[in-house]
Amino acid sequence: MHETMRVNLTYPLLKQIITLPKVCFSSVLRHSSVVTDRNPVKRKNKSKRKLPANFASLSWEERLADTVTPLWRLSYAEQLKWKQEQQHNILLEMTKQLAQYSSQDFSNDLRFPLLPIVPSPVTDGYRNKSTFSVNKGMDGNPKTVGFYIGNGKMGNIVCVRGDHLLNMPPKHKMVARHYEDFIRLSPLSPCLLFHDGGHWREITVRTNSAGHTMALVYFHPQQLTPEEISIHKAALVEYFTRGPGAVCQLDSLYFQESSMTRCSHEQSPYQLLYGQPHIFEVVLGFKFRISADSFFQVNRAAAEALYQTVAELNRACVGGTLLDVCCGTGAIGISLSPQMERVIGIELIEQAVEDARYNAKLNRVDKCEFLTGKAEVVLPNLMATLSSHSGLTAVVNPSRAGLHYRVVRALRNHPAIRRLVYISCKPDGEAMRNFKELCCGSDDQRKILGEAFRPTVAVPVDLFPHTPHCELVLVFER
Ligand SMILES: C[S@@+](CC[C@H](N)C(=O)[O-])C[C@H]1O[C@@H](n2cnc3c(N)ncnc32)[C@H](O)[C@@H]1O
Repeated sequence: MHETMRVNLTYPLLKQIITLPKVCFSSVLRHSSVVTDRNPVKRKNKSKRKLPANFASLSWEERLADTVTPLWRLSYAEQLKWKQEQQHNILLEMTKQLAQYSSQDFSNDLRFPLLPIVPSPVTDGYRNKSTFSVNKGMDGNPKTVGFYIGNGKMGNIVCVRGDHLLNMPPKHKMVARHYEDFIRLSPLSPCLLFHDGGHWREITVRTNSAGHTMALVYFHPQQLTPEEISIHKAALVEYFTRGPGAVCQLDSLYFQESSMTRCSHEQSPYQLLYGQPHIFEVVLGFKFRISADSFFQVNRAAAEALYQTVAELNRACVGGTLLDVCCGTGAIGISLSPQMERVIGIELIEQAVEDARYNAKLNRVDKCEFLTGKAEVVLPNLMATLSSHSGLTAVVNPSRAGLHYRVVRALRNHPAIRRLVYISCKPDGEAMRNFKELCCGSDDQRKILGEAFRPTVAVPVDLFPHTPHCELVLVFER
Protein backbone atom coordinates (compact mmCIF):
# COMPACT_ATOMS: atom_id res chain seq x y z
CA MET A 1 0.00 0.00 0.00
CA HIS A 2 2.81 2.40 0.87
CA GLU A 3 4.56 1.62 -2.35
CA THR A 4 1.35 2.17 -4.30
CA MET A 5 0.90 5.55 -2.71
CA ARG A 6 4.45 6.55 -3.46
CA VAL A 7 4.09 5.50 -7.10
CA ASN A 8 0.73 7.25 -7.50
CA LEU A 9 2.16 10.61 -6.77
CA THR A 10 1.11 13.53 -8.85
CA TYR A 11 4.25 15.21 -10.05
CA PRO A 12 2.93 18.80 -10.03
CA LEU A 13 2.09 18.46 -6.34
CA LEU A 14 5.54 17.09 -5.62
CA LYS A 15 6.99 20.09 -7.37
CA GLN A 16 4.79 22.41 -5.35
CA ILE A 17 6.00 20.79 -2.19
CA ILE A 18 9.62 21.28 -3.09
CA THR A 19 9.42 24.76 -4.49
CA LEU A 20 6.67 26.34 -2.40
CA PRO A 21 6.92 24.62 0.91
CA LYS A 22 5.45 27.32 3.13
CA VAL A 23 2.38 28.11 1.04
CA CYS A 24 1.69 24.54 0.08
CA PHE A 25 2.04 23.05 3.52
CA SER A 26 0.28 25.74 5.41
CA SER A 27 -2.73 25.30 3.16
CA VAL A 28 -2.59 21.53 3.30
CA LEU A 29 -2.22 21.60 7.05
CA ARG A 30 -4.88 24.19 7.70
CA HIS A 31 -7.66 22.80 5.59
CA SER A 32 -8.56 20.13 8.08
CA SER A 33 -9.39 19.99 11.72
CA VAL A 34 -7.98 16.52 12.04
CA VAL A 35 -6.02 14.45 13.79
CA THR A 36 -4.04 14.52 16.92
CA ASP A 37 -6.56 16.43 19.01
CA ARG A 38 -9.36 14.54 20.53
CA ASN A 39 -12.44 16.56 19.72
CA PRO A 40 -13.73 17.86 16.43
CA VAL A 41 -16.12 20.36 18.00
CA LYS A 42 -13.47 22.12 20.01
CA ARG A 43 -11.38 23.01 16.98
CA LYS A 44 -11.81 26.47 15.53
CA ASN A 45 -13.56 26.64 12.23
CA LYS A 46 -11.40 28.89 10.14
CA SER A 47 -13.77 29.61 7.31
CA LYS A 48 -11.10 31.14 5.09
CA ARG A 49 -8.99 28.01 4.97
CA LYS A 50 -7.39 27.49 1.60
CA LEU A 51 -7.45 24.10 -0.02
CA PRO A 52 -4.75 22.98 -2.39
CA ALA A 53 -5.98 23.31 -5.98
CA ASN A 54 -6.23 19.60 -6.65
CA PHE A 55 -7.31 18.55 -3.16
CA ALA A 56 -10.86 17.58 -4.19
CA SER A 57 -9.58 15.31 -6.96
CA LEU A 58 -7.47 13.25 -4.55
CA SER A 59 -8.66 10.02 -2.96
CA TRP A 60 -9.68 10.23 0.71
CA GLU A 61 -6.58 8.25 1.61
CA GLU A 62 -4.36 10.74 -0.20
CA ARG A 63 -6.15 13.66 1.44
CA LEU A 64 -5.55 12.11 4.83
CA ALA A 65 -1.93 11.38 4.04
CA ASP A 66 -1.51 14.98 2.84
CA THR A 67 -2.96 16.18 6.11
CA VAL A 68 -1.19 13.95 8.59
CA THR A 69 2.03 13.20 6.74
CA PRO A 70 2.23 15.90 4.07
CA LEU A 71 5.87 15.15 3.21
CA TRP A 72 5.13 11.55 2.31
CA ARG A 73 5.69 12.12 -1.39
CA LEU A 74 9.28 13.22 -0.83
CA SER A 75 12.31 11.00 -0.32
CA TYR A 76 13.65 11.17 3.22
CA ALA A 77 16.70 13.14 2.04
CA GLU A 78 14.33 15.72 0.49
CA GLN A 79 12.29 15.85 3.68
CA LEU A 80 15.40 16.58 5.75
CA LYS A 81 16.48 19.30 3.34
CA TRP A 82 13.04 20.87 3.54
CA LYS A 83 13.01 20.76 7.34
CA GLN A 84 16.50 22.23 7.57
CA GLU A 85 15.32 25.17 5.44
CA GLN A 86 12.17 25.55 7.53
CA GLN A 87 14.16 25.68 10.75
CA HIS A 88 16.53 28.18 9.19
CA ASN A 89 13.56 30.40 8.26
CA ILE A 90 12.09 30.10 11.75
CA LEU A 91 15.39 31.08 13.31
CA LEU A 92 15.73 34.02 10.92
CA GLU A 93 12.27 35.16 12.00
CA MET A 94 13.30 34.71 15.63
CA THR A 95 16.42 36.79 15.03
CA LYS A 96 14.30 39.56 13.47
CA GLN A 97 11.90 39.55 16.38
CA LEU A 98 14.69 39.50 18.96
CA ALA A 99 16.18 42.57 17.28
CA GLN A 100 12.97 44.49 18.12
CA TYR A 101 12.81 43.40 21.75
CA SER A 102 16.44 43.45 22.73
CA SER A 103 19.17 46.00 23.13
CA GLN A 104 21.61 43.32 21.92
CA ASP A 105 22.82 43.41 18.36
CA PHE A 106 20.70 40.91 16.42
CA SER A 107 21.29 41.44 12.74
CA ASN A 108 19.11 40.07 9.99
CA ASP A 109 21.29 37.02 9.60
CA LEU A 110 21.84 34.10 11.92
CA ARG A 111 24.73 34.99 14.21
CA PHE A 112 24.93 31.49 15.59
CA PRO A 113 25.35 28.11 13.90
CA LEU A 114 22.38 26.05 12.83
CA LEU A 115 23.82 22.53 12.71
CA PRO A 116 22.63 19.93 10.19
CA ILE A 117 19.37 18.23 11.11
CA VAL A 118 19.81 14.93 12.97
CA PRO A 119 17.83 12.32 11.03
CA SER A 120 15.50 9.79 12.57
CA PRO A 121 17.10 6.31 12.55
CA VAL A 122 13.66 4.94 11.60
CA THR A 123 11.45 6.58 8.99
CA ASP A 124 8.42 4.28 8.66
CA GLY A 125 6.07 2.89 11.29
CA TYR A 126 7.98 4.71 14.01
CA ARG A 127 5.06 5.92 16.15
CA ASN A 128 4.74 4.27 19.55
CA LYS A 129 1.45 6.04 20.30
CA SER A 130 -1.53 6.76 18.02
CA THR A 131 -4.98 8.08 18.86
CA PHE A 132 -7.75 7.08 16.48
CA SER A 133 -11.07 8.93 16.36
CA VAL A 134 -14.54 7.54 15.79
CA ASN A 135 -16.66 9.28 13.20
CA LYS A 136 -18.61 8.99 9.98
CA GLY A 137 -16.61 7.14 7.33
CA MET A 138 -16.43 7.65 3.57
CA ASP A 139 -19.41 5.26 3.22
CA GLY A 140 -21.40 7.16 5.88
CA ASN A 141 -20.92 4.51 8.57
CA PRO A 142 -20.74 6.49 11.85
CA LYS A 143 -18.77 3.71 13.49
CA THR A 144 -15.56 4.23 11.54
CA VAL A 145 -12.24 4.34 13.37
CA GLY A 146 -9.48 6.45 11.89
CA PHE A 147 -8.60 10.11 11.48
CA TYR A 148 -11.09 12.71 10.46
CA ILE A 149 -10.88 15.37 7.80
CA GLY A 150 -13.22 18.34 7.97
CA ASN A 151 -14.74 19.83 11.09
CA GLY A 152 -17.76 19.51 13.34
CA LYS A 153 -19.21 22.98 12.85
CA MET A 154 -19.18 22.69 9.08
CA GLY A 155 -20.70 19.22 9.41
CA ASN A 156 -18.28 17.87 6.81
CA ILE A 157 -16.28 15.39 8.85
CA VAL A 158 -15.13 12.27 7.09
CA CYS A 159 -13.29 9.66 9.09
CA VAL A 160 -10.64 7.85 7.07
CA ARG A 161 -8.82 4.73 8.17
CA GLY A 162 -5.13 5.37 8.68
CA ASP A 163 -3.86 2.03 7.39
CA HIS A 164 -1.82 3.61 4.62
CA LEU A 165 -0.08 6.26 6.74
CA LEU A 166 3.66 5.77 6.60
CA ASN A 167 4.36 6.67 10.21
CA MET A 168 1.86 4.15 11.61
CA PRO A 169 3.10 0.71 12.76
CA PRO A 170 1.07 -2.37 11.76
CA LYS A 171 0.06 -3.11 15.36
CA HIS A 172 -1.68 0.25 15.75
CA LYS A 173 -3.64 -0.37 12.56
CA MET A 174 -4.59 -3.82 13.74
CA VAL A 175 -5.95 -2.60 17.08
CA ALA A 176 -7.86 0.24 15.37
CA ARG A 177 -9.46 -2.23 12.91
CA HIS A 178 -10.56 -4.48 15.76
CA TYR A 179 -11.89 -1.62 17.84
CA GLU A 180 -13.97 -0.62 14.81
CA ASP A 181 -15.24 -4.17 14.52
CA PHE A 182 -16.08 -4.20 18.24
CA ILE A 183 -18.03 -0.92 18.26
CA ARG A 184 -19.91 -2.02 15.13
CA LEU A 185 -21.05 -5.09 17.05
CA SER A 186 -21.95 -3.04 20.13
CA PRO A 187 -25.56 -1.85 20.59
CA LEU A 188 -24.25 1.50 21.86
CA SER A 189 -23.86 4.39 19.48
CA PRO A 190 -20.61 6.27 18.88
CA CYS A 191 -19.99 9.70 20.39
CA LEU A 192 -19.36 11.77 17.29
CA LEU A 193 -19.96 15.26 18.62
CA PHE A 194 -20.16 15.87 22.34
CA HIS A 195 -23.60 17.52 22.36
CA ASP A 196 -25.17 14.78 20.21
CA GLY A 197 -24.91 11.90 22.68
CA GLY A 198 -23.34 8.53 21.98
CA HIS A 199 -20.70 6.60 23.89
CA TRP A 200 -17.77 5.08 21.99
CA ARG A 201 -15.00 7.59 21.50
CA GLU A 202 -11.32 7.41 20.58
CA ILE A 203 -8.88 4.63 21.15
CA THR A 204 -5.22 5.25 21.91
CA VAL A 205 -2.72 2.52 21.16
CA ARG A 206 0.73 2.49 22.76
CA THR A 207 3.45 0.02 21.82
CA ASN A 208 7.07 -0.46 22.80
CA SER A 209 10.14 -1.89 21.13
CA ALA A 210 9.68 -5.19 22.99
CA GLY A 211 6.38 -5.66 21.13
CA HIS A 212 4.05 -4.94 24.06
CA THR A 213 0.75 -3.18 23.41
CA MET A 214 -1.47 -1.04 25.61
CA ALA A 215 -4.89 0.16 24.44
CA LEU A 216 -6.93 2.94 26.04
CA VAL A 217 -10.59 3.22 25.15
CA TYR A 218 -12.37 6.52 25.80
CA PHE A 219 -16.07 6.32 26.53
CA HIS A 220 -18.74 8.97 27.13
CA PRO A 221 -21.03 7.70 29.93
CA GLN A 222 -23.94 10.06 29.04
CA GLN A 223 -26.84 8.87 31.27
CA LEU A 224 -25.73 5.25 31.73
CA THR A 225 -25.52 3.87 35.27
CA PRO A 226 -22.26 2.28 36.48
CA GLU A 227 -23.96 -1.13 36.26
CA GLU A 228 -24.93 -0.56 32.63
CA ILE A 229 -21.42 0.63 31.79
CA SER A 230 -19.89 -2.44 33.41
CA ILE A 231 -21.75 -4.67 30.91
CA HIS A 232 -20.05 -2.87 28.02
CA LYS A 233 -16.66 -2.95 29.72
CA ALA A 234 -17.05 -6.71 30.14
CA ALA A 235 -17.98 -7.04 26.45
CA LEU A 236 -14.85 -5.08 25.51
CA VAL A 237 -12.65 -7.34 27.63
CA GLU A 238 -14.34 -10.44 26.22
CA TYR A 239 -13.79 -9.23 22.65
CA PHE A 240 -10.08 -8.48 23.15
CA THR A 241 -9.26 -11.54 25.27
CA ARG A 242 -11.40 -14.36 23.90
CA GLY A 243 -13.08 -12.83 20.83
CA PRO A 244 -11.74 -11.73 17.43
CA GLY A 245 -9.68 -8.97 19.10
CA ALA A 246 -7.52 -11.55 20.91
CA VAL A 247 -5.32 -11.57 17.81
CA CYS A 248 -4.08 -8.10 18.90
CA GLN A 249 -2.50 -9.69 21.99
CA LEU A 250 -3.05 -6.63 24.13
CA ASP A 251 -0.87 -6.53 27.22
CA SER A 252 -3.09 -3.89 28.85
CA LEU A 253 -6.57 -2.60 28.25
CA TYR A 254 -7.60 0.65 29.89
CA PHE A 255 -10.99 2.35 29.89
CA GLN A 256 -11.67 5.99 30.68
CA GLU A 257 -15.15 7.39 31.18
CA SER A 258 -14.71 10.92 29.98
CA SER A 259 -17.41 13.51 29.64
CA MET A 260 -14.83 16.13 28.71
CA THR A 261 -12.66 16.14 25.63
CA ARG A 262 -9.53 15.38 27.62
CA CYS A 263 -9.47 14.20 31.23
CA SER A 264 -6.41 13.57 33.36
CA HIS A 265 -6.26 10.44 35.50
CA GLU A 266 -7.19 12.59 38.51
CA GLN A 267 -10.29 13.99 36.77
CA SER A 268 -11.47 10.59 35.60
CA PRO A 269 -9.33 7.57 36.44
CA TYR A 270 -7.94 5.29 33.78
CA GLN A 271 -9.52 1.95 34.74
CA LEU A 272 -7.34 -1.04 34.05
CA LEU A 273 -9.74 -3.63 32.62
CA TYR A 274 -7.05 -6.25 32.32
CA GLY A 275 -3.32 -6.82 31.96
CA GLN A 276 -0.25 -4.85 32.94
CA PRO A 277 -0.70 -1.37 34.40
CA HIS A 278 2.34 0.09 32.60
CA ILE A 279 4.32 -0.14 29.44
CA PHE A 280 8.14 0.09 29.53
CA GLU A 281 10.66 1.44 27.06
CA VAL A 282 14.44 1.51 26.91
CA VAL A 283 16.19 4.69 25.86
CA LEU A 284 19.98 5.06 25.84
CA GLY A 285 20.28 2.04 28.10
CA PHE A 286 17.84 3.41 30.70
CA LYS A 287 14.52 1.69 31.27
CA PHE A 288 11.41 3.86 31.57
CA ARG A 289 8.02 2.98 32.99
CA ILE A 290 5.23 4.83 31.19
CA SER A 291 1.74 5.15 32.69
CA ALA A 292 -1.47 5.64 30.75
CA ASP A 293 -1.50 9.39 31.37
CA SER A 294 2.21 10.05 30.87
CA PHE A 295 3.92 11.66 27.93
CA PHE A 296 6.66 9.80 26.10
CA GLN A 297 8.35 10.83 22.85
CA VAL A 298 6.50 9.09 19.99
CA ASN A 299 9.63 7.95 18.18
CA ARG A 300 11.90 5.99 20.52
CA ALA A 301 14.93 5.71 18.25
CA ALA A 302 14.85 9.42 17.36
CA ALA A 303 14.30 10.30 21.04
CA GLU A 304 17.66 8.67 21.71
CA ALA A 305 19.21 10.94 19.09
CA LEU A 306 17.45 13.94 20.69
CA TYR A 307 18.66 13.15 24.22
CA GLN A 308 22.18 12.44 22.95
CA THR A 309 22.17 15.83 21.22
CA VAL A 310 21.04 17.52 24.44
CA ALA A 311 23.75 15.69 26.41
CA GLU A 312 26.39 16.91 23.94
CA LEU A 313 25.15 20.48 24.14
CA ASN A 314 25.03 20.30 27.93
CA ARG A 315 28.60 19.08 28.26
CA ALA A 316 29.85 22.51 29.28
CA CYS A 317 27.68 22.23 32.40
CA VAL A 318 28.88 18.85 33.59
CA GLY A 319 28.89 18.42 37.34
CA GLY A 320 26.30 20.98 38.47
CA THR A 321 22.57 20.86 39.06
CA LEU A 322 20.23 20.29 36.12
CA LEU A 323 16.68 21.59 36.14
CA ASP A 324 14.55 19.38 33.87
CA VAL A 325 11.52 21.58 33.33
CA CYS A 326 8.44 19.73 31.99
CA CYS A 327 10.21 16.44 32.62
CA GLY A 328 7.45 13.90 31.84
CA THR A 329 8.65 10.46 32.96
CA GLY A 330 12.11 11.87 33.70
CA ALA A 331 13.67 10.78 30.40
CA ILE A 332 15.94 13.79 29.89
CA GLY A 333 17.05 14.19 33.51
CA ILE A 334 17.73 10.49 33.99
CA SER A 335 19.57 10.08 30.70
CA LEU A 336 21.71 13.14 31.49
CA SER A 337 22.23 12.15 35.14
CA PRO A 338 25.67 10.51 34.59
CA GLN A 339 27.07 13.93 33.72
CA MET A 340 25.30 15.87 36.51
CA GLU A 341 25.70 16.07 40.26
CA ARG A 342 22.01 16.63 40.88
CA VAL A 343 18.84 16.63 38.77
CA ILE A 344 15.55 18.30 39.70
CA GLY A 345 12.57 17.56 37.43
CA ILE A 346 9.27 19.43 37.43
CA GLU A 347 6.12 18.05 35.83
CA LEU A 348 2.40 18.78 35.87
CA ILE A 349 0.95 15.27 35.38
CA GLU A 350 0.99 13.27 38.62
CA GLN A 351 1.25 9.86 36.98
CA ALA A 352 4.27 11.05 35.00
CA VAL A 353 5.99 12.26 38.18
CA GLU A 354 5.30 8.92 39.85
CA ASP A 355 6.84 7.27 36.78
CA ALA A 356 9.87 9.58 36.93
CA ARG A 357 10.51 8.74 40.60
CA TYR A 358 10.05 5.05 39.88
CA ASN A 359 12.34 5.30 36.84
CA ALA A 360 15.15 6.91 38.84
CA LYS A 361 14.98 4.01 41.31
CA LEU A 362 14.64 1.42 38.56
CA ASN A 363 17.84 2.69 36.98
CA ARG A 364 19.62 3.07 40.34
CA VAL A 365 19.99 6.79 39.88
CA ASP A 366 19.88 8.45 43.29
CA LYS A 367 20.68 12.04 42.36
CA CYS A 368 17.27 12.85 40.83
CA GLU A 369 14.26 14.36 42.54
CA PHE A 370 10.96 15.12 40.87
CA LEU A 371 8.41 17.74 41.86
CA THR A 372 4.76 17.70 40.90
CA GLY A 373 2.90 20.81 39.78
CA LYS A 374 2.77 23.58 37.26
CA ALA A 375 6.31 24.76 36.57
CA GLU A 376 5.10 28.36 36.89
CA VAL A 377 4.06 27.65 40.48
CA VAL A 378 6.83 25.26 41.55
CA LEU A 379 9.87 26.83 39.93
CA PRO A 380 9.80 30.38 41.40
CA ASN A 381 9.84 28.97 44.95
CA LEU A 382 12.44 26.36 44.06
CA MET A 383 14.81 28.92 42.53
CA ALA A 384 14.97 30.81 45.81
CA THR A 385 16.43 27.71 47.47
CA LEU A 386 19.17 27.15 44.87
CA SER A 387 22.59 28.68 45.45
CA SER A 388 23.68 31.55 43.23
CA HIS A 389 27.24 30.31 43.25
CA SER A 390 27.08 26.68 42.21
CA GLY A 391 26.68 25.36 38.66
CA LEU A 392 23.07 25.45 37.62
CA THR A 393 21.66 24.72 34.19
CA ALA A 394 18.22 24.08 32.72
CA VAL A 395 16.72 21.96 29.98
CA VAL A 396 13.15 23.00 29.18
CA ASN A 397 10.89 20.89 27.00
CA PRO A 398 7.37 22.30 27.22
CA SER A 399 4.38 21.26 25.19
CA ARG A 400 3.23 23.42 22.28
CA ALA A 401 1.78 25.97 24.69
CA GLY A 402 5.32 26.99 25.64
CA LEU A 403 6.42 28.07 29.11
CA HIS A 404 4.47 30.44 31.30
CA TYR A 405 6.40 33.72 31.47
CA ARG A 406 6.82 33.19 35.24
CA VAL A 407 8.98 30.15 34.41
CA VAL A 408 11.17 32.14 32.05
CA ARG A 409 11.36 34.97 34.59
CA ALA A 410 12.43 32.58 37.38
CA LEU A 411 15.15 31.07 35.17
CA ARG A 412 16.33 34.39 33.86
CA ASN A 413 16.44 36.06 37.26
CA HIS A 414 18.68 33.35 38.75
CA PRO A 415 22.27 34.51 38.17
CA ALA A 416 23.78 31.02 38.38
CA ILE A 417 22.11 29.89 35.16
CA ARG A 418 24.50 30.80 32.37
CA ARG A 419 23.21 28.29 29.84
CA LEU A 420 19.76 26.95 29.02
CA VAL A 421 18.68 24.35 26.48
CA TYR A 422 15.21 24.88 25.01
CA ILE A 423 13.65 21.94 23.15
CA SER A 424 10.62 22.83 21.10
CA CYS A 425 8.48 20.89 18.65
CA LYS A 426 6.92 24.17 17.52
CA PRO A 427 9.52 26.92 17.70
CA ASP A 428 7.43 29.24 15.51
CA GLY A 429 4.50 29.06 17.96
CA GLU A 430 4.31 29.99 21.62
CA ALA A 431 7.98 29.11 22.09
CA MET A 432 8.82 32.28 20.11
CA ARG A 433 7.27 34.31 22.95
CA ASN A 434 9.61 32.51 25.37
CA PHE A 435 12.65 33.22 23.15
CA LYS A 436 11.81 36.92 23.33
CA GLU A 437 11.34 36.73 27.11
CA LEU A 438 14.74 35.09 27.45
CA CYS A 439 16.54 37.62 25.28
CA CYS A 440 14.67 40.92 25.79
CA GLY A 441 16.07 43.86 27.74
CA SER A 442 15.12 44.21 31.43
CA ASP A 443 11.40 44.64 31.94
CA ASP A 444 10.60 46.27 35.30
CA GLN A 445 6.87 45.80 34.89
CA ARG A 446 7.15 42.04 34.43
CA LYS A 447 10.06 41.85 36.87
CA ILE A 448 12.35 40.30 34.27
CA LEU A 449 15.55 41.77 35.63
CA GLY A 450 18.29 39.16 35.09
CA GLU A 451 20.90 39.49 32.38
CA ALA A 452 19.55 38.68 28.91
CA PHE A 453 20.37 35.41 27.13
CA ARG A 454 21.30 35.05 23.49
CA PRO A 455 20.99 32.03 21.22
CA THR A 456 24.34 30.38 20.57
CA VAL A 457 23.65 27.18 18.64
CA ALA A 458 20.63 25.34 17.22
CA VAL A 459 20.21 21.71 16.22
CA PRO A 460 17.05 20.32 14.60
CA VAL A 461 16.31 16.67 15.36
CA ASP A 462 13.78 14.85 13.21
CA LEU A 463 11.39 12.86 15.39
CA PHE A 464 8.53 12.94 12.91
CA PRO A 465 9.46 11.71 9.40
CA HIS A 466 6.83 12.37 6.69
CA THR A 467 5.34 15.22 8.75
CA PRO A 468 6.48 18.85 8.60
CA HIS A 469 7.45 18.77 12.28
CA CYS A 470 10.77 18.29 13.98
CA GLU A 471 12.24 19.13 17.37
CA LEU A 472 14.48 22.17 17.59
CA VAL A 473 17.15 22.16 20.27
CA LEU A 474 18.22 25.73 20.91
CA VAL A 475 20.98 26.72 23.34
CA PHE A 476 20.82 30.10 25.06
CA GLU A 477 23.77 31.53 26.95
CA ARG A 478 24.69 34.73 28.73
C1 LIG B 1 6.87 17.68 25.32
S1 LIG B 1 6.59 16.86 26.84
C2 LIG B 1 8.24 16.59 27.36
C3 LIG B 1 8.44 15.48 28.36
C4 LIG B 1 9.87 15.04 28.63
N1 LIG B 1 10.79 16.13 28.68
C5 LIG B 1 10.32 14.00 27.63
O1 LIG B 1 11.21 14.28 26.82
O2 LIG B 1 9.77 12.90 27.66
C6 LIG B 1 6.01 18.18 27.80
C7 LIG B 1 5.66 17.83 29.22
O3 LIG B 1 5.31 19.05 29.91
C8 LIG B 1 4.28 18.77 30.82
N2 LIG B 1 3.65 20.07 31.13
C9 LIG B 1 2.72 20.74 30.42
N3 LIG B 1 2.42 21.90 31.02
C10 LIG B 1 3.18 21.97 32.15
C11 LIG B 1 3.32 22.93 33.20
N4 LIG B 1 2.62 24.06 33.18
N5 LIG B 1 4.20 22.67 34.18
C12 LIG B 1 4.91 21.52 34.21
N6 LIG B 1 4.82 20.57 33.24
C13 LIG B 1 3.97 20.79 32.23
C14 LIG B 1 3.41 17.77 30.08
O4 LIG B 1 2.61 17.04 30.97
C15 LIG B 1 4.47 16.90 29.39
O5 LIG B 1 4.83 15.81 30.18
